[in-house]
Amino acid sequence: MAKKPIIRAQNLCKTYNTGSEQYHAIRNVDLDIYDGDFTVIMGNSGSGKSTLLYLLSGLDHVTAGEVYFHDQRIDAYSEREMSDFRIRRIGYIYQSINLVPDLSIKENIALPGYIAGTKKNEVQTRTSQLMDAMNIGSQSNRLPSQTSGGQQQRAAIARALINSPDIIFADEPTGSLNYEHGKAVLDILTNINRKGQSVVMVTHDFKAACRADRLIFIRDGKVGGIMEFEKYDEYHIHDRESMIFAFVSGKE
Ligand SMILES: Nc1ncnc2c1ncn2[C@@H]1O[C@H](COP(=O)(O)OP(=O)(O)OP(=O)(O)O)[C@@H](O)[C@H]1O
Repeated sequence: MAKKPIIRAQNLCKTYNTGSEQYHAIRNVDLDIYDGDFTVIMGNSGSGKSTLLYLLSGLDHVTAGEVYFHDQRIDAYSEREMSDFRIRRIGYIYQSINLVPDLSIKENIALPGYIAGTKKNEVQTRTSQLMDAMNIGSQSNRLPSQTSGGQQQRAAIARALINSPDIIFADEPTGSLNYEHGKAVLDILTNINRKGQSVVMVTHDFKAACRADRLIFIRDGKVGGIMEFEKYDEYHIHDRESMIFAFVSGKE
């Protein structure tokens, strides 16, 4: 069956103005992100990966070009439409985790549910279910600072899932984690993707990139290459890792 785009970028550009200087971080990018895919974005430091993620998810304004979400043009949304889109349709996992320090793990996860106006009992039920799924139920009343980095990252994933978004964006979600915690986070993202959730993940890590159905390589603010895979299977991980390494090394 042909894949359908969930996000489509056309002639996308982002220019940062710093004083008198301009920096063209994203340059005329045409790109489809497919519904149900686990999409991985790789590229050298400063190539524009995070900027691209911000534009595709509506977290930042485009300088030029268009972004479509299921055929709806989101870059033309008003501020109000955009904030509604961000809270209901997308989930965003930040590299820096970004939990609210004064709220408990449970309250952090529930917060976007309340902002979306969902009934209190529904938010509470879903928060409990997500905490169980992420194996952080025992941490629910602790502050983020009283939990491990891996637990905080799993809470950040639960928070991103609370409003059942159509697509999850994750910017280096394993960047600050040790191997064991990083693998647990990747396993969670892989499992939710197998259940149909679209995932877009930026990573520098070749092992993490093996989870991809589709790998997009960004070079100097442009798409430098795209590689397609079958669904991830741990059995073939070593072959896949060397293929990705060869692909990326050839594009740098
Ligand atoms: N707010 C900003 N103002 C000015 N320049 C910026 C801003 N944000 C990013 N840039 C520049 O745009 C370019 C792309 O940045 P971006 O953060 O998207 O890269 P990246 O590929 O995600 O890098 P990394 O892998 O190091 O996180 C970089 O040269 C960066 O310095």
